Amino acid sequence: MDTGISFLFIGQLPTWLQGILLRNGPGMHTIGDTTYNHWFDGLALLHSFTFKNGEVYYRSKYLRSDTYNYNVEANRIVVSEFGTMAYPDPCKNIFAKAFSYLSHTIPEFTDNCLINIMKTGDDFYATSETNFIRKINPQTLETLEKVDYSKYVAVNMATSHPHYDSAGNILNMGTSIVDKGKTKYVLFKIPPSAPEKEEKKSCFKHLEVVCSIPSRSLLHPSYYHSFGITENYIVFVEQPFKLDIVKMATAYIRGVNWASCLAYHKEDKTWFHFIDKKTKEEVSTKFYTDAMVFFHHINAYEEDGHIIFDIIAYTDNSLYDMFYLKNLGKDFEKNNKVTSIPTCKRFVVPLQYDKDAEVGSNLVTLPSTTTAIKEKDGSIYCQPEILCEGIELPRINYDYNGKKYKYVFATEVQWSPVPTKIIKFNTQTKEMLHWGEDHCWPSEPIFVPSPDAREEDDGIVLTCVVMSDPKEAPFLLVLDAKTFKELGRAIVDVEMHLDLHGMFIPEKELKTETE
Ligand SMILES: CC1=C(/C=C/C(C)=C/C=C/C(C)=C/C=O)C(C)(C)CCC1
Ligand SMILES: [Fe+2]
Repeated sequence: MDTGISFLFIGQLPTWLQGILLRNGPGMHTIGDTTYNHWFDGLALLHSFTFKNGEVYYRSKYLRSDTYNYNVEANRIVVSEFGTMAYPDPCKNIFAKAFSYLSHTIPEFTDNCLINIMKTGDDFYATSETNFIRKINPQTLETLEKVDYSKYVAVNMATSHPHYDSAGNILNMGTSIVDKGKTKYVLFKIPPSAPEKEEKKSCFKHLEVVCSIPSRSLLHPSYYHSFGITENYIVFVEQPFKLDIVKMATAYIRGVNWASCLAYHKEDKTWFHFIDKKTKEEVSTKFYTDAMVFFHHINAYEEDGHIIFDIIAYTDNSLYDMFYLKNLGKDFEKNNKVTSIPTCKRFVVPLQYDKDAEVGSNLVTLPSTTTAIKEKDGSIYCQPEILCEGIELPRINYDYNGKKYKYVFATEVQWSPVPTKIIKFNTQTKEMLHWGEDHCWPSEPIFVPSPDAREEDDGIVLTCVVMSDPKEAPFLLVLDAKTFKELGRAIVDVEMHLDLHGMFIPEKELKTETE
């Protein structure tokens, strides 16, 4: 089978590194004479680096979504995306037919799955935040069937950042809008495989709802991009960055994009929800913090009756505005300064606290500068500790997900939307290691543990580096995760796009080729 284009690796690749680094992101922003408004609208472009016997192979392919095919066929944008409303949108016929109930006015969304990669058993999917995911072949990058979550669970959208348990089950969350008069956040579990005897095997048919959390507001559910898990709990943060359902239901006729249906209510609070995985019940205490906007959870864990969780938060929603293509023009590094720097915040929430504690007392008993103040009505107001600033696209050693951990690998974003460095941050000592070179725009760094790993950072870090100067060739960079020193790089003399998220698939997790 064709493995892609081979490139020379300069340096020393660990011999155990065998498998595929598979990444996703927006790749095509212009179709015919039409251009999307927002960077998150671009047609999904998958790319992969295959590591085989010391060699590195590169390939890339557009996701052949229905959206891609409709657009290419029409030679213009005909399907609406996050920042671009398109006319006529073939998906919207369904919308026009079903205008009778508010619950039916949420139109069919795009299947342009450009954000991340998800694994179910032996299968891989490109994901976004709508109700659709697209199966892909991780070796050839071919597009396979479309899966509609809403056929299996009542959700209108689901996150692109699912979690996995040690048995390989997927845990994900989605929002169910005005269904049977209620808007809720639904937590669901997908097993890695379907029973052997089943004819048309689909793990989605075996999807199970774990529980649902009612939205505080019927017509203004929170927007969320990720959630957290610990050994015993699911951590869901209901932020005051919200979808406006009436605006969404009328967006098409008003000629505005989906992005304009999102609003930050800075006068509101941010509510924390903790769901016990065993009982599937929510912890009844009301925990909250000040208004904020955030996208990525880093990790969460339990310690001495507390839940500790780390997220990257903002003081406004300028992140989404920054990625309008008009703001990402030629001199964007100079012209497009962020108004809110990404801040890595740690919340320490006491689940088991002294019920007789006085109003006004801090219930955090761990050594920490965070606070959780008991209020008159029994709710608890939490204030975080700032771990560091200027990082985004965080990754961890996933073997430590839900557990006490030390290391975050992330991109460094200072005063520009495009990262110029990657970092390794020790959440305990606050030490930070950097990697950066002139003209380099590195992608989300992915940690791959070595097979004989004993410590959390025994392994390597992979990142794709795009050059700000188009005359220079991009490369795949391999760093030693412990020292953050370069082990080597494969210079790939191709046009490479800036991407979002991805995963490393070890060789042993790849289906053996039968074709
Ligand atoms: C199309 C569409 C959506 C798409 C959202 C996207 C594409 C978000 C991407 C977020 C990223 C990449 C964040 C990074 O931190 C919504 C608003 C869910 C709902 C309406 C239809
Ligand atoms: Fe993300």
